[in-house]
Amino acid sequence: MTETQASPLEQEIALEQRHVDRVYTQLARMRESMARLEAGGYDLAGARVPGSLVDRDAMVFHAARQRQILDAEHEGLVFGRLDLRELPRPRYVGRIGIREDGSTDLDPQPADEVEPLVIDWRAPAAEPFYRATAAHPLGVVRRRMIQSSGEKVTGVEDDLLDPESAPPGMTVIGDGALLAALAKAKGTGMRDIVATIQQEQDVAIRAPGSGVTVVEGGPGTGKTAVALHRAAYLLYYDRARFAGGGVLIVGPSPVFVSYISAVLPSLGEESATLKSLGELVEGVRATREETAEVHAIKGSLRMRRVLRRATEDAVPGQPQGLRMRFRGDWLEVPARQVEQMRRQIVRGQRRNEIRAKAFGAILDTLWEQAKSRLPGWEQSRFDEELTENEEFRTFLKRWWPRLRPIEVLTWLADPKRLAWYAEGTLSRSEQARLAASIRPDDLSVDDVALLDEIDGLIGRPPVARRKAATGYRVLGVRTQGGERGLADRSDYRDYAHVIVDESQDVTPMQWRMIGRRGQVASWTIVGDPAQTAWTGDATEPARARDSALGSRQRHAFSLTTNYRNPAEIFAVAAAEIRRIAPNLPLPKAVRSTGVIPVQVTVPRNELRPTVEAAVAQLLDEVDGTVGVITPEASTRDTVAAWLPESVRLQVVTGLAAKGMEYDGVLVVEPRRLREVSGARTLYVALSRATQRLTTVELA
Ligand SMILES: Nc1ncnc2c1ncn2[C@@H]1O[C@H](COP(=O)(O)OP(=O)(O)OP(=O)(O)O)[C@@H](O)[C@H]1O
Repeated sequence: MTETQASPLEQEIALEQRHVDRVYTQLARMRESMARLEAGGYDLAGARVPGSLVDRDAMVFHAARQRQILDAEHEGLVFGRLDLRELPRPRYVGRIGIREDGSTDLDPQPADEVEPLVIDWRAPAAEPFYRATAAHPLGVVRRRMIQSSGEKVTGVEDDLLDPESAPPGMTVIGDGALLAALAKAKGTGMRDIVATIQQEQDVAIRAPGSGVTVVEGGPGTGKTAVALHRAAYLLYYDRARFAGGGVLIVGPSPVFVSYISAVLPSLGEESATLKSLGELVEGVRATREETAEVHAIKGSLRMRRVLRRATEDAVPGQPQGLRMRFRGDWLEVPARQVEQMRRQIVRGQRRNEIRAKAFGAILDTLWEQAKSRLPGWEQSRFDEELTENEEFRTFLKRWWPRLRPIEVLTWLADPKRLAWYAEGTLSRSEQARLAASIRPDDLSVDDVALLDEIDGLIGRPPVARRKAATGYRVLGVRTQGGERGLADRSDYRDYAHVIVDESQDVTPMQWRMIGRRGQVASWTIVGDPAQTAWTGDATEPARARDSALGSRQRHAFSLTTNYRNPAEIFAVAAAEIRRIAPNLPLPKAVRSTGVIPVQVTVPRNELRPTVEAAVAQLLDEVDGTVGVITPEASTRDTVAAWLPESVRLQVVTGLAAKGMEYDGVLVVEPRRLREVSGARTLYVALSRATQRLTTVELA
């Protein structure tokens, strides 16, 4: 086919293909030269030239980082083009920046004067691609989205923003790149949205990297997408600060974390740490959800007092005093005195950090008894001999053991102990619920924040050092004077930026846990208050959040368009939230499919065949994923057993559906879901589908 016979679309595709080909050719060249550079770095190390190691490290690091970026999956490497009024050549926007001279945006001194082959979407020069509108074209005459499959251009979609400045004959093709992107079937993971970020989202993504950025918006408005693209933006904008200090992204559940885990790598960023609320403490991975009542107790700030009292209590089986023979004489500290000393020493202190002090206090007491019988002795000799005595060591270990947070948490399962800790703080029935919910072998997500709180209260023993200038030796532990800060701990990293997704469901105790990890961080907090499942004291979450954030300056953004649900589906979800919040402003669904959601009511004995048939139909109707959302864990397991195994199918509880998205959704027993987790969680469940929604209710 000759160019004259080609349609305008085909001609434009061919035109863009030529540019995209140049980009890929350059990319291939750069890959080769990076591989050579990396190898060169290693050769330099082999040569053992003085100073060469520093050069080698810098060179290898730089080359390796470049190669990692160049090697990333570059589906749709170039996705945008701007024809600007002031620029003779078009400007191309893509996933990474590439220049004809072979430099990328990562190079410290890029050759700025040359218009790059493609600029990184995060660069300031790319901003008009996302921000320009017909009312404010920002110098953009035509904005073009380029669709590709691998290296092949498959389509273009144009917006003519400034018709008056358009040169004669400028072709303008199609509309609806966004709608086309939204209608695509979903894979099992979330995808990036670089090609179609909308203006209000872009403003939040590029908000200043300091202080606190708060992004709110209803279901499907792209809050999670914004949070993740913002992480990529911050890493680009100040890599030394954010990659060095680390970016922590906290989501509600492991299912959610796995759902979003591919987005940053697809943007060429691997360095952020993604964790669910049940995984923030090292070595723990909790997924069990508590009932709403227990969640409200364990999440409440009242737990601080309960835990403080627990951490000041005697350990079970504490020795009843000390009585031992030393050099033929009796040494004795009676039970009451032992306990009195313990209480005095422990008050307001982190008990694991002051073991040496406690041991020293006992030694001092015994020395007072013994010294008149040991003429010519120094206390140091007495201390040394006594601390080598097995009986004495056993006493100390039982009196002041090194405690682990899980042990203290376990004490709460004992109703008598708990009654003492919680007196005046929790009601009798709350105490009973709390005690019954402690299962050390099967931790719940809420337990993790309690463990972290306990960890902060009891501290950790100072690291034993062989040679310390000061301090005295007791059982091989040396005190170092001042207390160790929280930042010393391996899992209390001082992140440079903390992103909290689904923030409306972070409990007050969880805010404290996250706050400990972001003491010097800037923050991004995204959420939707209307979707919260919190049934405890309504003022506490904001209070705890504010104290985690301190006086940092806040920047607030709100998102108003629902990109996920067709209008027909969002209408069902909206009706649910309207029951309890009739005046709540809701986002506007951007598209409509004409497909009305299916609502079925059946007697209990028909539940199973109805669910099976509905799921089969959904799997048939959509190309992507199907989510089955049930009221609680027990129904989830029952329903999951009815259904076939499929990578396209996921069965979750209403709470675990937070933040998730499926092409087809079946909500099982919505009324019961509302009873168990509240209307707001049912609202979440009803707003998960991109194409089809079915509900099955019991008659
Ligand atoms: N600008 C956009 N272009 C294309 N897709 C978008 C855009 N913004 C959002 N989306 C898509 O809309 C869906 C919803 O986005 P996301 O999950 O980030 O919303 P959310 O506000 O976090 O939702 P919720 O609060 O309901 O969990 C996702 O599939 C996302 O990829």
